[in-house]
Amino acid sequence: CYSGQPKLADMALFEICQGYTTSILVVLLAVMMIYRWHKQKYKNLPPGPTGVPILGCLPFMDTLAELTFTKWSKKYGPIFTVYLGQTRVVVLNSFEAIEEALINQGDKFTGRVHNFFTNFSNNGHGLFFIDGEKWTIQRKFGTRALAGAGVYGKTYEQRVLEEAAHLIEVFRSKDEKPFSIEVPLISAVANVINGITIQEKCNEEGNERLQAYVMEVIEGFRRDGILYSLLLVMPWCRFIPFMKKRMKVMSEGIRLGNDIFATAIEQHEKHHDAAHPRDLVDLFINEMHRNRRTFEVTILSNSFQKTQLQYFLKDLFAAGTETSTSTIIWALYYLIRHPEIQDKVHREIDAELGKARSREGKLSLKTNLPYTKAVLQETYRIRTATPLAIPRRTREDVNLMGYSIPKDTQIISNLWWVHNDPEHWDEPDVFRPERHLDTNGNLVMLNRVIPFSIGPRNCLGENLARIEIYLFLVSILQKFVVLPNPDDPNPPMTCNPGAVNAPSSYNIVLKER
Ligand code: HEM
Repeated sequence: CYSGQPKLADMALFEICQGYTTSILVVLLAVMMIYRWHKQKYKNLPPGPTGVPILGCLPFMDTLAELTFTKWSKKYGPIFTVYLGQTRVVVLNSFEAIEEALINQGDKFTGRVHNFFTNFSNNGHGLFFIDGEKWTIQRKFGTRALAGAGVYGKTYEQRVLEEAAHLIEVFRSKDEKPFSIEVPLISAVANVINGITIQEKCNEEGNERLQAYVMEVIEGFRRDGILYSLLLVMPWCRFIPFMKKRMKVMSEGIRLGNDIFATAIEQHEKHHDAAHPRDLVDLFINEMHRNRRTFEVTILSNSFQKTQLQYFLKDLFAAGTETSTSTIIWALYYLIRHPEIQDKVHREIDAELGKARSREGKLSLKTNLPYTKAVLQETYRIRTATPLAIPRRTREDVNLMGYSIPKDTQIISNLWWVHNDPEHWDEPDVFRPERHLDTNGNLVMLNRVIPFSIGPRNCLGENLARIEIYLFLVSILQKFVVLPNPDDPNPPMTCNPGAVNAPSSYNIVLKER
């Protein structure tokens, strides 16, 4: 009578299968739900080119990414999505898109990318790669500290003019022979920023380490600029043997910077006088002490730590040297290529300040040189120092010009195109300072010239950079005519690819006026 009963083994098999079927159904359902959620979430992303697996669109890019982005923008519009490696990036390729994101919805776009590379270079400290509350606190401190740059004994203007006077002597020592301006200029620029942060100069005796660091930062930008960009979107590249080697060199540079700034902080602590801050480090130490006295561990007290200061100094140094130096060199290259423009600048300076040695020291920020300022505005435009700014990250889901961009999307602003879009600039390739002057010859600060980016997370050092670049340039042109190397009469207009648009090396001649 038991012959019709299923066997025990069959029953076990049936139950196992039933169990599996249920699990498979649950997994399938979950996959479908995730797929639908994913599709829903990303369905309204801006359109963009399709790439290949793993590398995304990288194989189709020029070494100057701003050119490729501009090409794609013509097909997909002013906002488009592109996969660089597996990183989803939304590119903003018009002034309107950048303004809408970075100003009108500024707070939502103040995030920075966090990944292996940003940890490797900054370890969650400094200013470049932090965000959220820590960034708000540190940015506020930085703004106050740099605005106070004029109260550390000397005004900022005096500091720059002093450095410029020293630089002029270095240039005179070249005896009107061709030389590369890069090293003396970047040392002077580094001295200005280090003067307000740690009060040290790289050309002082005993400061060879600082001088070596200056060179390492420049070399690093030029040699590894493109590798930094790759690591930012494809962190796994670090496992490729060639990258491993480069990263070893990079980490030695980072260590050198950390050592230099750690020593400077130690020295400051020994001679610290809370009532008389000498520089940014002293102000930071005051904050450290103030917050320690509250005996409460808050985000505020946590934010003012020595390691944070070390990286803050490193970021200010990196941000403020290569960018300003490159801008001055580009201006000189353009003036060599356009002697008629240089002649106009000389005439304007002479009319205001007098020529060469006789009336040295009279230059100040109040000096009225609209044409010279227009030359600088035109340099900022035509040779955008950081063509793609520094990538941002959306801090929440965002609606931007009809598209939905999810939280944590990397955002790149193509500042270079804003400055070179022929719809807004007549013959954008032509160096024409007059664009920035009205009919009476007064300077007009056009809102489409945005080399320092815009919105709440724009360049922290914009004011200082503008002052420094202007005073250095006028100091040079007051004393010298800038001429090409007779053996190679055309300065190159090529640049090193990477985060900063740095001009290729070239020997110039400075002839005393
Ligand atoms: C020609 C000179 C310079 C140019 C063109 C320039 C441009 C920029 C740009 C485009 C950004 C990215 C802003 C963004 O995310 O939208 C930036 C960030 C920054 N710059 Fe500059 N910069 C220059 C000089 C300086 C100088 C002299 C300093 C320091 C005194 C400085 C300090 C910084 C810092 C600290 C940041 C990061 C700000 C943050 O993340 O909150 N920059 N700069």
